[in-house]
Amino acid sequence: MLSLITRPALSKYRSLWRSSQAAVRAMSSSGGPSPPYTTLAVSHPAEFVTHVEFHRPEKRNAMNRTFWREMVELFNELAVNPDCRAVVFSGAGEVFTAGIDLMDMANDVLQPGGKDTARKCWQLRKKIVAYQETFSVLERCPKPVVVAVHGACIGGGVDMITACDVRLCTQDAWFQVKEVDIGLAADVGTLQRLPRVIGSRSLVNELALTARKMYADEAKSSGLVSRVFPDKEVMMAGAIAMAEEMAARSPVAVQGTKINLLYSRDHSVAESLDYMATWNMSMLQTDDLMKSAQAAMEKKSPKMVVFSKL
Ligand SMILES: CC/C=C\C=C\CC(=O)SCCNC(=O)CCNC(=O)[C@H](O)C(C)(C)COP(=O)(O)OP(=O)(O)OC[C@H]1O[C@@H](n2cnc3c(N)ncnc32)[C@H](O)[C@@H]1OP(=O)(O)O
Repeated sequence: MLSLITRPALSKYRSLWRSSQAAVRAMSSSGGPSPPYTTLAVSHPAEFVTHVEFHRPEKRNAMNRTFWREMVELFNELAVNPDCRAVVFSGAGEVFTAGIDLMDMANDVLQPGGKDTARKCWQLRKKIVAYQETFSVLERCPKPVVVAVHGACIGGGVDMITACDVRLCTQDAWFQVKEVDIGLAADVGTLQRLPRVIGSRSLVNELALTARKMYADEAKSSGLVSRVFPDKEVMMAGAIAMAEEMAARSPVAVQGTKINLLYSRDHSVAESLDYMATWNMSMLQTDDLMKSAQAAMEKKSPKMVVFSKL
């Protein structure tokens, strides 16, 4: 798969990763989760880029209750933080994620409180909606989220990555819609978002109904990921470089693009054009437009333009 990126690009990615790793280390004293979070390490490898690392490597990044809660807290903050213009999400350790924490799940989802069936159902519904929110915040965050997957991405991991804007993976990555294997229909996003990510409905049905593993090459050819990297080091450098490209452009333009792409996914072309016209009747009045256009006329990179915080 080395053929996917050229050798000069490979060495550029490697050196980028080394310098960004130094930045990550400098910002994160423990190398582990960043207080107040206990499952997430947050760092700033480049200007306006936030790196969020799922950090429970000893449990293969299994999604425990703390993770489900902390994701909502963090991404609601990043959504309004003007110093964040793009996010990279990855997993620490051997694999991206082992999906839901099966030990925690037993305590939480399998024993709903409530005196009778109606009350138990009501409690359980509230919990499922709260679990869904953990990944919906990624989609609703106006800043683009680039997710970088290595090794296993199981169950809740697939729910999660389908809510991200760009999916990258390593050659050793594999993806599994595992839920039917543990006796449930996936309920936090895969069944709703995966058919909108992968063109083939037949492939989605096959993956979700059989829980078979899908490896990197098929993930690429089916459109689940847009790039495959030879290893995690190179992937992280590529992910951060991509996020830097996004973060260097007008935040009005980039965030407006994400919001309108999402809108058009769920609406007709006519509705989406109408929404777009209403959106841009205000956003075209930004200073960023003139600054960017002038830079283009002068054959300068948008990276040379300073945009006000949004
Ligand atoms: C409302 C519902 C919302 C969401 C629902 C989502 C559904 C799902 O996510 S279904 C998917 C459930 N996950 C699994 O079935 C995966 C189980 N794990 C594995 O298959 C493997 O651990 C592995 C990810 C392939 C990694 O294998 P390996 O590298 O050999 O590590 P292990 O020795 O197996 O595990 C190390 C350590 O991690 C613990 N662990 C791993 N996965 C989970 C998990 N899903 N939940 C809880 N804990 C997990 C494992 O027990 C080990 O812990 P020790 O304390 O060291 O024993």
